[in-house]
Amino acid sequence: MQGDDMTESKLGILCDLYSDIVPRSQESESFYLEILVACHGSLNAAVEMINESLGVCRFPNGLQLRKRKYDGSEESKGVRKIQRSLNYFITDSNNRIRAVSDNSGGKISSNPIELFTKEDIEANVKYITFHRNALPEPLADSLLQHLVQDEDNFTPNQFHLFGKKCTSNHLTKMFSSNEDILLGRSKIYYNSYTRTNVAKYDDDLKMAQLLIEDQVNETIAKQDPQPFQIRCPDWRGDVVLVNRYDRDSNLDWHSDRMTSIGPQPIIASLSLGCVREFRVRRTYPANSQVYVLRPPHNTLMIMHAGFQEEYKHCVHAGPKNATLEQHPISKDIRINLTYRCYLQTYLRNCPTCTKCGSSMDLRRAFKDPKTRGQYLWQCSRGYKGEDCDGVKRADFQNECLTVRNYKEQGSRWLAPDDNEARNAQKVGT
Ligand SMILES: O=C(O)CCC(=O)C(=O)O
Ligand SMILES: [Fe+2]
Repeated sequence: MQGDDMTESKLGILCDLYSDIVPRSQESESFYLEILVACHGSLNAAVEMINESLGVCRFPNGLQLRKRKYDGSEESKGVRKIQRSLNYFITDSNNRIRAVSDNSGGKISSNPIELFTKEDIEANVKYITFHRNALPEPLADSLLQHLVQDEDNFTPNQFHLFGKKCTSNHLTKMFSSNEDILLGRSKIYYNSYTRTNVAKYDDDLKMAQLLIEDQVNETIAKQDPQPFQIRCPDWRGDVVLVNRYDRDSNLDWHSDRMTSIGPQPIIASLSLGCVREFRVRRTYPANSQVYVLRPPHNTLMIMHAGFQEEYKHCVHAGPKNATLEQHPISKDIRINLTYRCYLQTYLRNCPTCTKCGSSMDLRRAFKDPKTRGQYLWQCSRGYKGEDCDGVKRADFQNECLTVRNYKEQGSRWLAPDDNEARNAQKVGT
């Protein structure tokens, strides 16, 4: 084959390989050409770069790829540059999901916007960082294998919706390496229920804990801390809730409860196996933009301080009978490990309701801009649909975690970009 023909055929291969994500056009072809030139004509290297950028693992027939990792090298900087440029070509042919590059002027679109790259995710969703290839590959694969095979004590979650008791359609199991929790000396309180049956970390989980703790602590050390968050190096991953989804299961919109993990919690979420849509949106206004993320196998998403206060998230229920891209180890099963750092102050000093003696849940007011930002303890019976409206203002500087008298000012936090609440409350920026 002549040089030009060879380039043409490589271009054709690239166009075909990604045609469902990047629609074929003159522009996308010339962009692939740029990538090929940057890779000195190597189809193998071009495919690796594009795979990395799009978070997919595809290869043309007969081509073997090795796994790459961002490592700060020139080559890996190239991937970042390509990520930025690729976004301009990505649209969804059914217009169901739009690429962020289509979202001119930052207006709210009624269609969810898909975010493909680390750069786009971190630029559009505040308080999230996205880390591909979080664990060494053999460890991620082994964790997935074990958790898919583990049949013991994976149970549906119980929760309440509009006062009605509901059961999740996905399964969960809690693990810990903390002796107090394993022996029941510290109670884990999750979704207003005490979580018994906490299993002990095996060697893989223990290794993952250490690596994820390092990753989270290193990441938070580089950021300006929020007022109530845990600081580096104190974030711990000694408790994990494992979520298991099959093709028919999902998780509805929610923010994680702060009751035992405190305000502005940092939650690390590791995705393994089959890729599912993880959706996020601001808690307010009601029509806030929905973004779609698709964390591939072995991706760590760190939900930083402020995320639970300002955003909701869900694992989207795809259309019935939709075909999911099968993962080589887990087929259509997705495993998610959600690490929450439980805090002794909150485990021990959680207030009880003065009206009925029940436990209380920590919440942050957000609906009314006049009171948005105030942290409150609310009677958990209310959440369960029972009749108690007990409420206390939270004060995190105080041993009891509450103000002495409801009229006193308690702890509060407004997001730096929340001008609506600042105006309503006439507070400075
Ligand atoms: O599976 C996921 O990615 C999310 C899990 C989650 O949101 C939770 O456990 O609270
Ligand atoms: Fe969650």
